[in-house]
Amino acid sequence: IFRQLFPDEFQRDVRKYVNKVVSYVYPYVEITFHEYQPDSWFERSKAFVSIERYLSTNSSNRAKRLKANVVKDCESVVLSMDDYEEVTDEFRGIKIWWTSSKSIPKQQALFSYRGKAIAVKTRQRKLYTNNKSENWSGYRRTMWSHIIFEHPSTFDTLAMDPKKKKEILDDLMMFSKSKDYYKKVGKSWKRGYLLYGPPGTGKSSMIAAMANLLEYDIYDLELTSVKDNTDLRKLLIDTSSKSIIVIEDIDCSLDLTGQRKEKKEESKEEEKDPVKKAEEEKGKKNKGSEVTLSGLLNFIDGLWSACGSERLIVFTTNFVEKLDPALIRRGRMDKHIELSYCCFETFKVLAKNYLDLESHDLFSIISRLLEETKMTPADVAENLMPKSFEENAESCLNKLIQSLENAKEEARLKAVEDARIKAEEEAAKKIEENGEKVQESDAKLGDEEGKKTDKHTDVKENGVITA
Ligand SMILES: Nc1ncnc2c1ncn2[C@@H]1O[C@H](COP(=O)(O)OP(=O)(O)OP(=O)(O)O)[C@@H](O)[C@H]1O
Ligand SMILES: [Mg+2]
Repeated sequence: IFRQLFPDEFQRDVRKYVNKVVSYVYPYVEITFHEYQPDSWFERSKAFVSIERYLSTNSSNRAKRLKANVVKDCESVVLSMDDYEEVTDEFRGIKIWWTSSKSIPKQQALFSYRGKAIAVKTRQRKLYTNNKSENWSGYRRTMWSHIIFEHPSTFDTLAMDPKKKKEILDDLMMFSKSKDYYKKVGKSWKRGYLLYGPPGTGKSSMIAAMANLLEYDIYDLELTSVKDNTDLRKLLIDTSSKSIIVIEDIDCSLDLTGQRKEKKEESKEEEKDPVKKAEEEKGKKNKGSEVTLSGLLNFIDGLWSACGSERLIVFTTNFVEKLDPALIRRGRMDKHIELSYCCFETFKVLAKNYLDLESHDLFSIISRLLEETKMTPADVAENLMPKSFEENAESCLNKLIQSLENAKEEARLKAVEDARIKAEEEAAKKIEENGEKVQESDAKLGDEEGKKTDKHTDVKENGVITA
């Protein structure tokens, strides 16, 4: 009745006043720990889980009704008190009552402007991945699922040529501060990066470092789970600003590279065997995605891509030459970054990170070997990592040298083998060519002789003697 009769503001004032009066006589402080954070519906709060673990020893002795849970990182079952049970505890002379209860979350409270600013500053960043298009309907209609993004990679731990690293760092910082500039030149505030290079050279690590540097969320887009271009657009609209949209291994994601060629070959297609054609179409359907190259191009810089701002789009690939030039032209993929095999500069960063070493006598040998051998930073890092407590920095460096020498020897043997195969192929080709020549000359000879006999027969037939 009170709520119905009096306006909200009045109720608020009364409640504030009542709370104040009560606080004079009520000596307790109440703290609530929510099991789930308001913005993450499938990850339990760390504080809640810790309290649950702490109470499992206390509550299982005293409470009558218990709840059993299997907690992440813990193999055994954790017993905790059931809802509305109460357990008393003492901590440094202070009495504590632990109760657990259920509450249905209210609609998210309206943030004040200041609250929002703080939330943005201290917010935890998220790593999103797209759900399969078919699962978008029904209960929990979400296109993206997320977890808290906690990748330790930073530009300090990223091993690459310092000059190149600085260039990328400057580029990113410039981008994040250029809101007005982008507006002035009439471009939507986004930037595309293409990271290419062999496996294990730090492409994914660089994306994590970018997100950590700029404090952006990551949307890891799995193209094969997207039904068609319309769904791709929907996903784009559902991403937030201050984010990195990543498509890893773009060359493998879909047959985006071949589609242009396919169109050209379409006219020829009619001539194809109908059974073969049907099989191919079935194969295409089984892939489950009808996203086309033009759909993807629109996703990157079509009109829709301008909704929302401050976004990076990053593609990674192991085979840059396989990609359609339209996909990676400047303006779409503004910056092309090659991550390559480990050079000495890269090694130095890894040695500092993995072994705390700035210099060592063995560095000169490693420098020479790295020039002669191709080894990825991932492999170098793996060698530098101590595998037992007995290993020290020097033994790890020696391990790396051994590995490099092995790789060098393998490369040498492979080169010898390749040369042998090539020589054999060439010899076979030559023999074939010679064989053809012999046949040709035989044929010529045969022809001439044939002509002679023909003449002869002609002569005979004509009855004229010329010899
Ligand atoms: N440049 C680098 N700096 C620091 N660590 C690196 C670097 N490159 C590789 N690593 C190490 O190797 C591991 C693999 O690297 P990463 O996943 O970034 O490679 P990638 O280029 O994304 O490979 P792929 O093409 O197979 O996806 C990382 O976890 C990291 O520890
Ligand atoms: Mg990767």
